[in-house]
This record gives sequence, structure tokens and C-alpha cells, in this order.
Amino acid sequence: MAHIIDGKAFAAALRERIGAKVADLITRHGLKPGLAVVLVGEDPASQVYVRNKGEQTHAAGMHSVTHRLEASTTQEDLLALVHSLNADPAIHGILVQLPLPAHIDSNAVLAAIDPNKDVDGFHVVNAGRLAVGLPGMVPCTPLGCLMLLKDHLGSLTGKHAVVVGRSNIVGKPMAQLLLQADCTVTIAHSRTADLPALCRTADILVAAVGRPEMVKGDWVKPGAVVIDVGINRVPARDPEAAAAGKTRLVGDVAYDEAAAVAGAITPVPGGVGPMTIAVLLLNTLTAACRSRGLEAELAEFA
Ligand SMILES: Nc1nc2c(c(=O)[nH]1)N[C@@H](CN(C=O)c1ccc(C(=O)N[C@@H](CCC(=O)O)C(=O)O)cc1)CN2
Ligand SMILES: [Mg+2]
Repeated sequence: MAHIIDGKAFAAALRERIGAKVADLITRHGLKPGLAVVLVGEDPASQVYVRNKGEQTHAAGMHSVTHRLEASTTQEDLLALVHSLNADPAIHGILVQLPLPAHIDSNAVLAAIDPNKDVDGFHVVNAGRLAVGLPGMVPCTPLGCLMLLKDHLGSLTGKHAVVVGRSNIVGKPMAQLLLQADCTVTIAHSRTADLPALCRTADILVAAVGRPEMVKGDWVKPGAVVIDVGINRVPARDPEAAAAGKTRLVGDVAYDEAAAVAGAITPVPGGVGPMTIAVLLLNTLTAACRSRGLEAELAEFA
């Protein structure tokens, strides 16, 4: 059976270290990192994520502000809020929770965030910085995956990494990070020819497609490391519970099958998911330190 990569424990330890660093920055530099999270509408999952972001930011000793806006908020009003947060010196990180309501152009909103405060790393300037290897803000979920991989494997040099999924927020930045870590990288997607055979060539298999349990056990090379980025809510196993509307979370990987073949695997829940918010805190710390020329303070997190 595969080693289970415990993202929940890793994320908790990372948040602990970030909290200690924040206390130290406040004492020595009078610098309190600040994060503003903006939620538009009442999507139930987004509400949970935004609440968790606020609580974890606060627990790390940071300044935390949450803006909850009605679903009918205009793009103009949302942009005005982003501009005011850009200009606020107490705010080092700005995050607009996705998805936004359909009447708002997400790209226009993301483009309005000051790239140096873009702790999601979604601004095109940060995508460009990542692509050319300049320091910038790196998207939280893929950076969290990379941290788990390095913790488990040490060096990634020469490994063949297959990333299934080509989204701007996970697949593409994940591929860039793996390339920088000296992997040989293949980006695959729903139109890739013979996807199972390609996946079987992967030493590192990252599944980020948003399709429940799509990656089967016989897609996995024996001993490979499987990183499951998917978070899909499906009906409960028990038919009665399912009929009553009960659900369970599954990833993009058929876990039991894959765990019987892989060398290591991230579970869902408790794998990649918790890393997303821990890295958000790290990105906020990073943005705060850079705003004061205190990059040296970040050495222990490199
Ligand atoms: N602006 C952003 N929007 C969204 C992002 C993002 O990074 N930035 N990512 C996702 C949602 N997300 C954070 O926002 C997120 C998703 C999942 C988890 C997590 O801890 N998952 C748990 C399970 C939680 C559950 O029980 O439902 C796990 O996998 O163990 C944290 C954050 C979309 N939007
Ligand atoms: Mg839209």
C-alpha cells in the first residue's frame, strides 16, 4: 500500500511556523502582515473557505479583513473595493474568492489587483513572472503540491511529471513549478490521446481535472507519487443516505485502486486542500516582507 501524504499535518506545521515568524516580525520590525478576502454572493462552499481563511489568518497573528458583498454587487463596485485595498498600507494581500457571479468578468477583477498584493498569484503579471523564473506570487494550490512533493521525495530532478489539467489556477502553474524543479513535464487534458497510457509513464502524477475519480488504479505506474488536487462532492455510498441528500468528498483519483499501486498518494480530504490556505498565509507573509525590503526574513521558508 502507498504511503499516505498527510497534507493536513504538513499544513498545520507550516501555519505554526508562519505564526512564529509573524510574532517575530511584529516585535522586531513593527510589521503585521494583513490579508483582505473578498466574497461576492452566497455560494455555500465559498462561504466555508472564506471563513476558514479569516480564522486561520487571525490564528497566525495577522491582520485579517473579510468583505462580504451581495451577489448583485456590480463589477464597478467590486473594482472600487479592489482599488481601495490596493491603496491600503495595512493590507499586504488581497484575495477575491472564486467563482464570482456570472455578471462579473473575473479576469477584469483579477487584473485590477496590485500584482504585489496578489496572494492568489492569478494576475497575468505573476503568471508571467512564474513563466520566466522571476520572483512573484505563486498560486497557492500548486505551490502547496510542490511543497508536499519535495517533502516526500527530496530532489525532483529528472522525474517525469504528468499534470492532468490545464487550468490557469492549477494545471499551468503546477507544470511551471515542476519544470523549475528540474522535472520533465507533460501537460495532459481531456483531449490527450491515450491518457491512461501517458499517465502510466509518470513518476509524479498530478490530477487536477475536476472529474470525480477519473484517474484509475491501472493509470498509475507502480511506485509513482500521486497528487490529487480534485475536490468533488458526490452522493453518499449508502443509497438511503444518498436519497436523503447526503454527500461525500472524492478527488479526481480513484483512491483505493490508486493507493494499491502508487508509492505515495494524497488523500481527499486531508491532502492538497489544507495546503491551499496554509500557502495563502505564506504568500501574505511574503508580500508583507517584500513591501518592506525584508526578503531575508523568508529564507527559512524557501
Ligand atoms: N480566489 C480563490 N478562489 C478559489 C481557490 C483559491 O485558491 N483562490 N481555491 C478553491 C477553494 N479553496 C480556497 O479558496 C479551498 C478548497 C479546499 C480547501 C480544503 O481545505 N479542502 C479540504 C476539504 C474541505 C471540505 O470538507 O469541503 C480538503 O481537501 O481536505 C481549502 C481551500 C476555489 N476557489
Ligand atoms: Mg464570469
